[in-house]
Amino acid sequence: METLTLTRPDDWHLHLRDGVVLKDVVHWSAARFGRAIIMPNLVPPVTTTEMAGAYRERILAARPEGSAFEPLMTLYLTDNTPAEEIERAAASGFIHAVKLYPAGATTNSDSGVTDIRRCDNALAAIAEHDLTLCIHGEVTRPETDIFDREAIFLEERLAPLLARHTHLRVVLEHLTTAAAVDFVRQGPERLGATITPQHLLMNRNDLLAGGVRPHHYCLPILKRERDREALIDIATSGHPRFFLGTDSAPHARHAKENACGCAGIFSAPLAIELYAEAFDQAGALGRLEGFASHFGADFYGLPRNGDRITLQRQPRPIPKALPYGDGHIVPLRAGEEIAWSLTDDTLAPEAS
Ligand SMILES: NC(=O)N[C@@H](CC(=O)O)C(=O)O
Ligand SMILES: [Zn+2]
Ligand SMILES: [Zn+2]
Repeated sequence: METLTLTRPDDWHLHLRDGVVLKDVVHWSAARFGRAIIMPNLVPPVTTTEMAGAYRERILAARPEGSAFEPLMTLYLTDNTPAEEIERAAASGFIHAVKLYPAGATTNSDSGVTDIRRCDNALAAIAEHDLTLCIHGEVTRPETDIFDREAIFLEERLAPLLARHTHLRVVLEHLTTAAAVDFVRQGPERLGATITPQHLLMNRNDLLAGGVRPHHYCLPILKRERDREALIDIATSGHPRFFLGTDSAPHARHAKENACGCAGIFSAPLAIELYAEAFDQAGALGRLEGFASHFGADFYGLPRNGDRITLQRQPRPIPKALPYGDGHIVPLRAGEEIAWSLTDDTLAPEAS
């Protein structure tokens, strides 16, 4: 049977949530990844170093026994984040990035930034203390077509931001368009980007063809096939500023299968396997290790992981639902198959 051994990968964009569901979510990522950048869009948002430290302790406590999975914490940027808070974050040693959500752009972004120029002091401190600014890159005007929000953000917001802060290290999160690929490729060395498995494997037909598919709904929304192709091309090209970030974003089944369903795709139970499938389809399995295990660590200035994981080309069924607190969650590919498996992976029993 064909196997593929990689330096253990890291996930540079992950939502773990909090409270009773933490232990149902963390173990999936801990089985695959060495570290993950943990998103701060909790309720209330993680706006201080103290809150991030307490959240980190809860994540560490929710790991499976013996796990060395390391949560790399982030701060949630608001209009009012003081430069001193950025200094505290940098001094903590456990906060690696600050997250910019334009207010209203996505799940739990109500406390996000209303105008990036209000954050210039905090942004200067982020650059000075060598943290990374992670960005959800979409404009939020309700009249703007949802399929255009990312591309408009690049010219209208991101280009001026990079010009104003010439030493700021930025990760444009979850790229979805050919325009974003071009923008990052042509951008400075201090600009990196993450790509999710759903945007490598699906296009906007997967949202609507044959019926509305709430479990394929995330933000930024899936785009056209030509955008997906541009993402595959860059991810498999070996370009060191494009790397893995799943954006696995758990929401309970009832919150997704709803007249107003939440945005977010839960991919953690098969995350690295999905990327292996995408790279395999492109005939580029040999490029997976750089994208998944090297480039993100290099960009963040962290050492690469010292251990390895092994995948095998062995189709595995994905359960229709998994336990999530006192309810259930529907993972990506639920009730279908994934072409690759982790050799030492054991799936939790099917919930229903
Ligand atoms: N991607 C999503 O659709 N949802 C994320 C938020 C985000 O990353 O934008 C979530 O927290 O649910
Ligand atoms: Zn986002
Ligand atoms: Zn996210």
